[in-house]
Amino acid sequence: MSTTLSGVQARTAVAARQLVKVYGKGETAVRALDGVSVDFAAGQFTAIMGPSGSGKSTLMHCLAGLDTVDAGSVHIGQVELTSQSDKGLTKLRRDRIGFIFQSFNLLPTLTAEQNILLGLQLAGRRPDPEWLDTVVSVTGLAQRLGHKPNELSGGQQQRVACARALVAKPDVVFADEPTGNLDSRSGAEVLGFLRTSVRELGQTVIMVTHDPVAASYADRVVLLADGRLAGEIHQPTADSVLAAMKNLGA
Ligand SMILES: Nc1ncnc2c1ncn2[C@@H]1O[C@H](COP(=O)(O)OP(=O)(O)OP(=O)(O)O)[C@@H](O)[C@H]1O
Repeated sequence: MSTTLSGVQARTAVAARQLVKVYGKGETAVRALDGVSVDFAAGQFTAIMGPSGSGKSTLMHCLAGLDTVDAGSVHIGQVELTSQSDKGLTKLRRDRIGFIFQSFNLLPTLTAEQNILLGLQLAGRRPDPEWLDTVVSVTGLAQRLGHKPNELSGGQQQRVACARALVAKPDVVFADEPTGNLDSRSGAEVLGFLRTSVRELGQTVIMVTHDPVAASYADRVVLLADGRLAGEIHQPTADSVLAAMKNLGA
């Protein structure tokens, strides 16, 4: 199944304009984001990279409505985030955004299947059985659905978290260092799955990573330095990302 038609790819899933985020006040204030404008195309896998402290996590949190901005705007589809109430933001995150974190964040007492479906249940939505089958089969979890997180490897737990993020058909999945706690083989599996979700299921994925190899799975790398955009790489390789990071002094 291929839904990544060129028309879909041209659509903008997430757009940030002139984002400013300042932590603290007065002499100790830090401009974590200093006028960032960037678009993320639908049906694309984008990695956000940059030296430590360059603003990657801050940008992701502001794009996902997990943190407020001091100036600028963020659109997810047609919805402008910064004008939303707390209630509106909670609903938007629940209905339109999927999250994958470094530390899988699964509930230990629930099975893999229950973890995958929990968000939908809390939202009072029924899973689409066909889509659930697709997500379970693409993540390779069919034989593991009845297992609790402590009966699964780290890679399998992160694949459960990926399935949980995808099952609600979100407009965009934000992944924050998704391979940070995994060995390289499990990390490659999770990255391979994220790439498949983009290429074959038409998902939009935005990932923060430190790792040039992880970034090479993306269609595009957006580089940050000192809270500003510092370039981008299309069809990145680990070598081209490493060279760009070295140029930024990372
Ligand atoms: N809650 C906070 N309070 C004060 N300063 C903060 C806060 N969060 C981040 N910062 C500062 O904002 C800047 C950007 O931080 P951010 O975590 O976004 O960078 P990063 O690129 O994700 O870094 P890393 O790669 O080390 O995770 C840094 O100078 C950081 O110290």
